[in-house]
Amino acid sequence: MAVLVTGGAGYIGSHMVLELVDAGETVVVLDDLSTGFSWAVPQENAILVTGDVGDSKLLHQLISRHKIDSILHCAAKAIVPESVADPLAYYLNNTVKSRALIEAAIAGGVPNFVFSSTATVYGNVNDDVLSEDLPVAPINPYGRTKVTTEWMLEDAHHAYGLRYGVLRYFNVAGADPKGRAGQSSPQATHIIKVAAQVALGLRPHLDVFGTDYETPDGTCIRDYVQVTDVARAHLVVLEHLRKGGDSAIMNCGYGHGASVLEVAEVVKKVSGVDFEIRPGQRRSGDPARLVAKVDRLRALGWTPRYDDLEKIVSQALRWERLLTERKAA
Ligand SMILES: NC(=O)c1ccc[n+]([C@@H]2O[C@H](COP(=O)([O-])OP(=O)(O)OC[C@H]3O[C@@H](n4cnc5c(N)ncnc54)[C@H](O)[C@@H]3O)[C@@H](O)[C@H]2O)c1
Ligand SMILES: O=c1ccn([C@@H]2O[C@H](COP(=O)(O)OP(=O)(O)O[C@H]3O[C@H](CO)[C@@H](O)[C@H](O)[C@H]3O)[C@@H](O)[C@H]2O)c(=O)[nH]1
Repeated sequence: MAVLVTGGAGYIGSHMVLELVDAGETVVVLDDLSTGFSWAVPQENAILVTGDVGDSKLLHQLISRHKIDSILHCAAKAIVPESVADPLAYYLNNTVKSRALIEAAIAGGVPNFVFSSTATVYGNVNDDVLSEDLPVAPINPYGRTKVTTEWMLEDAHHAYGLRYGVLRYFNVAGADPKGRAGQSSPQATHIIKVAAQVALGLRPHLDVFGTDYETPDGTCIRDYVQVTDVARAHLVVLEHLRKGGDSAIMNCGYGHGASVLEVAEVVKKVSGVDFEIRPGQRRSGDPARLVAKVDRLRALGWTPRYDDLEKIVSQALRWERLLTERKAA
């Protein structure tokens, strides 16, 4: 029995692989390395297959050869502004290829499927916290590609009995506390990574995308959730499904948010660097506020360990320093 992690060479996927390996699971990673890195997969403990989630033939082979009993589907293109600029690439990679994977899971008799979805599916909602019962209303193509995959899973569950867990992550941040993994993509646009790079002198200043939102300081609010806590949520959901638990959609966040300016202040405090902040225009596709209601996931036994923005920022800074040292070596 083995777990297939798609996108396991990426930021969140590589942390999922570490958690699974630490828990004694046999792990197979399928990744096309478009934004992931082969070195991010601990290949002494996990098998890395370089390939495409849309490659049905390869999927059928992997599922039967490795006796896959669970799929954690993490592979995707995941950058909101990129999805606004090139939506069809996002529908192909995130929706069409997810369909191929779901089909292969059903054909191969894989009973458990966990999907990496996103808070972006909620769109612009005024509620303080977002419940999974809210209607989905994504305001960007990326969010829509994730909703369509959620719907495919729901329909496949009713038609063919596939059991699924959907985890709607909020803003994933930080790095492995043991320093084994982190956000490594040079194209990453994530605020905590970008601010850490500014603090380390790798970028000249921090742009703030929009200061006229209807939030207390005018900047967007997000629920920043630490990446190892997110990875552990998958183990909790997997255990639930393997025990015969019901298919479900669950938020994965902490239930409280921080604004862009608050994040910048924490990065300044933790790094000890007073960098320049430049107020700018809104970025297309950004909802004002995304904060999770997390009762469902907690009810399954998920207990976060790193719910502390200073800790998250210090992990991100440490990882950024490590990447810089590696480049210099
Ligand atoms: N980072 C966040 O804050 C966040 C929040 C919510 C949801 N998510 C979701 O989490 C997942 C992982 O995101 P991430 O931040 O780790 O991004 P990432 O880009 O680091 O990881 C994605 C991985 O998937 C691989 N991949 C992409 N398309 C593929 C394909 N067709 N076939 C095989 N491999 C493919 C990439 O090479 C990469 O390794 C995504 O599904 C994303 O939508 C991320
Ligand atoms: O240099 C920067 C980068 C970001 N932001 C702002 O910071 C907030 C957070 O942005 P970012 O870190 O880019 O994350 P999101 O666009 O919220 O998207 C992330 O979080 C979503 C879940 O909420 C995931 O689905 C996405 O994959 C992931 O990229 C937004 O208001 C941005 O406008 C800035 O002001 N300056």
